Amino acid sequence: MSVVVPECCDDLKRERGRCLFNKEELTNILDGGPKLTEKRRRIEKMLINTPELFDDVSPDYLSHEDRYSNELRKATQLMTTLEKNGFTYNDAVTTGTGLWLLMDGNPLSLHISMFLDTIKGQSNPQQLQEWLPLAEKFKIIGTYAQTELGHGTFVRGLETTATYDSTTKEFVLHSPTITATKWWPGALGKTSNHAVVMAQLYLGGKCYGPHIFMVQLRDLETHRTLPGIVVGEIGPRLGMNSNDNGFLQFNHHRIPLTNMFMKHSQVTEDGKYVKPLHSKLSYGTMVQTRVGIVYHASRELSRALIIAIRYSAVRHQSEMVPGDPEPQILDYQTQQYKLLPHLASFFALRFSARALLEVFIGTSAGLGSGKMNMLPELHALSSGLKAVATNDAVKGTDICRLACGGHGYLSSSNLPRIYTAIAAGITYEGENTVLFLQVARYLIKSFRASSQGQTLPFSVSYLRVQPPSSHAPLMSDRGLVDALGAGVRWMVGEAERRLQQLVDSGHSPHAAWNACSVHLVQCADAHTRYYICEQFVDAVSKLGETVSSGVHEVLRQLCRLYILHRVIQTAGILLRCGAVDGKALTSIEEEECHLLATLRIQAVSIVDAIDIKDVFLKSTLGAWDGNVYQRIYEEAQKSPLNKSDVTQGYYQYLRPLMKANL
Ligand SMILES: CCCCCCCCCC/C=C\CCCCCCCC(=O)SCCNC(=O)CCNC(=O)[C@H](O)C(C)(C)COP(=O)(O)OP(=O)(O)OC[C@H]1O[C@@H](n2cnc3c(N)ncnc32)[C@H](O)[C@@H]1OP(=O)(O)O
Ligand SMILES: Cc1cc2nc3c(=O)[nH]c(=O)nc-3n(C[C@H](O)[C@H](O)[C@H](O)COP(=O)(O)OP(=O)(O)OC[C@H]3O[C@@H](n4cnc5c(N)ncnc54)[C@H](O)[C@@H]3O)c2cc1C
Repeated sequence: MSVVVPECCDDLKRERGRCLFNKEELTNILDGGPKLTEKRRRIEKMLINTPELFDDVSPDYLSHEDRYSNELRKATQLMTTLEKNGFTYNDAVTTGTGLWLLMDGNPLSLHISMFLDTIKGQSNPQQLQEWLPLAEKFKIIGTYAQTELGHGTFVRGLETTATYDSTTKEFVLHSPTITATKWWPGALGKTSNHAVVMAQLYLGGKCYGPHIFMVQLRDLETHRTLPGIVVGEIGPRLGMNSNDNGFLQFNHHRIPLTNMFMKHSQVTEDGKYVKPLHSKLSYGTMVQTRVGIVYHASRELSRALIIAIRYSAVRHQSEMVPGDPEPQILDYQTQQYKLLPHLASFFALRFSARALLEVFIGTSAGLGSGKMNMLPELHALSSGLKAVATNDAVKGTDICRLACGGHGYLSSSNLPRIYTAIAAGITYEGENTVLFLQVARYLIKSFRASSQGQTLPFSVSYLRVQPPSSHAPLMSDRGLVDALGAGVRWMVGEAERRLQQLVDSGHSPHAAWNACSVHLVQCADAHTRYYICEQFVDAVSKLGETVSSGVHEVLRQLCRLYILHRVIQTAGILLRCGAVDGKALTSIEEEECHLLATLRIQAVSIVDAIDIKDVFLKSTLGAWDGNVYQRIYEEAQKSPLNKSDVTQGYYQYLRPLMKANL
């Protein structure tokens, strides 16, 4: 399939004619540099020239089974195409291209993410040598099986047991109850022949908590389920129905001692336990995936924004001035208010994802040399950013759908599929409220440590009492970010005060925690957003020295919009703690409206610079040429109901009804 860039419609031509910045330069910034843009485009070109990767028929028109088979066909084709052309699966993930082709629930996604990551991050050298080549070459195919019917969040409450039998040097895996059934893992139902399984380790009758085990589920020749294992698919879900999310039960199923992942903790042949350096090291794959999800959420949000902003420039509706031609809906301030703060969020999330990745890489390097001290901060940052990124991507994507009116509800807009795929991100890999409560724990601990004079890690250092010096002017970017920081400090201080008050009045610390948890979640959300603002301001100010003035100006405007919007959202807190007053808020609101109008002028060019091709957008509303109505019409013709003028349903039901004497 070769891509011919079509002439665009007059509206989009005019929009693009107003661009005052170098689009390619902005594209490079978003990709992480010109080399990465070039690499992404090479991958895209290769994929575009592989017609088997594209659907002839929309998955919406396929049966449940055909939908799965079709996605599996494309997933395997994708892997072989990448391999043959010298790219890794990771290349397709990090550029987003692979995801965009397969985001109806790619049945190999768990294999190339959490299964491979667990092998890499949790194996001892022998295990790595044995399993990694097999998994990388798809000789074994696996998933990450942790969640059970009864427990997803509370990992310590999992019921699957792995009991060591020193006489045979084996673990016996067992699901003692219905609620112990593994439930949800992607690709578990029919695709995987292996799984990394989280189970409670029992040695000599004592439970040592959740540990990870490599378990073969199916025969490698026949693909039949092995004895002692029951496995199947869990049925239709809100979205991503081309995946085979599965269930799994063990009936006293035996695996060798060497199948416990032993990088961090070990069991000796005679059944002795060797503790890890940190009790949560076995949760490493989850942390790594949360980092990936921040990128993933920002990418999905960007697809929705490209669709909605291009459509808003093509769609004309109503009269702004009686008798005048119908304006582009993007000219309505309310439409700008719906879309442009989310455009700013996309940039904010992209820069924060990059900062988080650096923390992850630094912490991982530290762990390699036995340094555990950065782990709590990484856990808090990755939890908070995963939660904010997915919450905002879901909200933003739905706003994009709403901003497209009725046509946004069409499957062919692709907005429903983007929405249902990213909506799962709020729940999977740590439900967001639960993750925010983890962040809150870290905030309260840090706040208390600071009160005792201890030095705080970088991401929470602003929680210590701010010296009344070196304040930037309030209305500058820095000044407003400082005000947001003061707001979070006040909120955390208030949470700590309420917790203490409850404990002093006789509540247990746990009861006090629950009684304050709404406020604690708000603290965690506000802290994470403060961190995002900081990263955005830092990134834009660093780029200022290296980029052209046009690009810098656009980034500065987006950053400003993000901060102003955040200040307005937090107005109640900021007023209560005295960080801003009513007068400042009024001028911030006015500035936001002014900025919306400024950014509107180049909005189409900004989303063009995100550089996602039509074949990856898959949207009748968002295509480069803006030929919206023709595309919608042509897509409707593909409905199977349009194959004949009169359907079977007419003869079977409608006609008898019309003929009946009612
Ligand atoms: C080319 C084709 C495309 C391919 C696509 C690939 C895509 C890759 C990119 C990704 C994009 C999208 C697709 C992703 C697909 C993902 C599918 C989803 C998979 C899953 O959902 S897997 C299951 C995930 N499950 C969870 O996340 C469970 C959540 N629960 C927990 O993590 C924990 O139980 C907990 C809630 C954190 C609580 O833990 P626990 O009860 O054990 O601990 P305590 O509360 O008692 O806390 C003790 C102490 O430890 C701290 N702590 C907890 N966790 C960690 C940690 N991970 N690291 C460090 N410290 C931790 C906790 O804070 C406490 O500290 P304190 O005592 O306060 O000091
Ligand atoms: C599409 C999809 C794919 C998935 N893929 C996988 C996979 O590949 N592998 C895998 O192992 N799992 C997978 N999961 C499971 C997922 O990780 C869990 O659903 C998730 O961790 C949430 O757990 P839960 O379902 O038990 O929700 P629950 O914990 O039961 O949450 C229900 C409600 O209770 C609240 N709640 C729970 N605990 C607390 C608390 N301590 N404090 C306050 N509120 C609380 C939550 O906030 C939420 O509102 C997947 C899930 C989905 C939807």
